[in-house]
Amino acid sequence: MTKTKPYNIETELVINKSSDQYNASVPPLYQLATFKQESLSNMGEYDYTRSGNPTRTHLQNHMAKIMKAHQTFAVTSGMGCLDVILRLLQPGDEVIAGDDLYGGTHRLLTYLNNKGDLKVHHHDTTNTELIKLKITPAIKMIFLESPTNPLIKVCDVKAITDHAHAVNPDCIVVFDNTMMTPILMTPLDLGVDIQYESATKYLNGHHDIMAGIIGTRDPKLAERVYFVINSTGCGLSPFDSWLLSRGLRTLAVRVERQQKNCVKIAEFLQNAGFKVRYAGLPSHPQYKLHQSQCKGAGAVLSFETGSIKMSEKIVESTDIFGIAVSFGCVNSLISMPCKMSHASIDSKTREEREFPEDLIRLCIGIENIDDLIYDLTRALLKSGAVKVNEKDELYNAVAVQPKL
Ligand SMILES: Cc1ncc(COP(=O)(O)O)c(C=O)c1O
Ligand SMILES: N[C@@H](CCSC[C@H](N)C(=O)O)C(=O)O
Repeated sequence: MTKTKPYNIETELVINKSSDQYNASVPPLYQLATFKQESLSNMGEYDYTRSGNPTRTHLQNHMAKIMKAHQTFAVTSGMGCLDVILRLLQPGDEVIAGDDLYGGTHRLLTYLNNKGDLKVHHHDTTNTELIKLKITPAIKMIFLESPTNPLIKVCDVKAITDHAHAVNPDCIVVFDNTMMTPILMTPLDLGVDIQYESATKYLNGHHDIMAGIIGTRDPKLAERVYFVINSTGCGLSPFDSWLLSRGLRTLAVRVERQQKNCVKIAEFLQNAGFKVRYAGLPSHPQYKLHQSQCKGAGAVLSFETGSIKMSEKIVESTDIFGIAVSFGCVNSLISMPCKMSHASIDSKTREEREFPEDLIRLCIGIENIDDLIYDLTRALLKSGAVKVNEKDELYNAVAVQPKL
């Protein structure tokens, strides 16, 4: 065979080629701050870890392949990515943001809006026609998430991005791909200018580091992003870059297994009579749209019980599911977004955005599916949220609350 073909992402994740002088089989860890130079007239590729470090470069080059980006940058957290991106704007610039973005994203945008640094317009990004109407030449940046965390709202990424660029070719469309990862979605292929992800979640997959990755197709934009990272000093440390490189190699198998488990749990909860938000269920209002732009629905779902007290009891009754914020790790988690990950959105705003206070979010891990369903069943029974159907104890429980 003479013709070469590009490898698929599952292979690229594992190959992780290193240009190390000793042919190290995994990327070497350059745990250092400064680099000696040959002479004043012959400076090397690296001078100082804030500006660049071989372990971080290795990770960034690997991520560029995975994200299909011209260049990627590794920084200290997902919020760090957003901070870098926001520094590309001018004082007073107008931006559009979804009305169901992650709580921390909402907090930073609101802070800058209230200080008068930016003018932030929040809109329902599931309504493509509304968003199109709101995009004017004054809009300099658009922030999208799909599916959103935790209401699992889906937006038409390509339609919004194409329209934004038609109205203003300089408008930067920013997409937070934390929920899908490049395994399930490649937003740069859909035309967005910047994709970022909290690598604290799936990319690393083990909840032992905080990290963020920013990717762009445009070399000029990449230069501007690098300038901010070097100037502010938020580049990812060598050790965390090394850990992230390690975690990344198993991304495909982790996501595949987590998603498989999640589909079963979504069906289980829906059959039990709960209102389940998961883009992998045909009952999801944007099921077809989601399928058209993603390869799967991921491993985060949320559901309502109809009662805050009952939701609290369920969350506190599980054994395998740990009560914790974050997601994307190999173990399963349970939380109430209004009290935890999204508590930074004030209750009035949550109410305006129809954010249910009783919402429970499940982040599914790689455990045995029967054990997960058993654990949930036990918690639902203990809290009184379901009754057991005698014919099939484990799966056909009947919701006590009226169907929502
Ligand atoms: C969708 C999404 N984006 C960004 C972030 C921020 O990432 P980090 O916690 O790594 O700062 C989070 C969670 O924290 C998130 O859920
Ligand atoms: N106390 C934290 C909450 C982090 S939420 C983490 C994650 N994105 C999630 O959705 O669970 C904060 O104030 O940011």
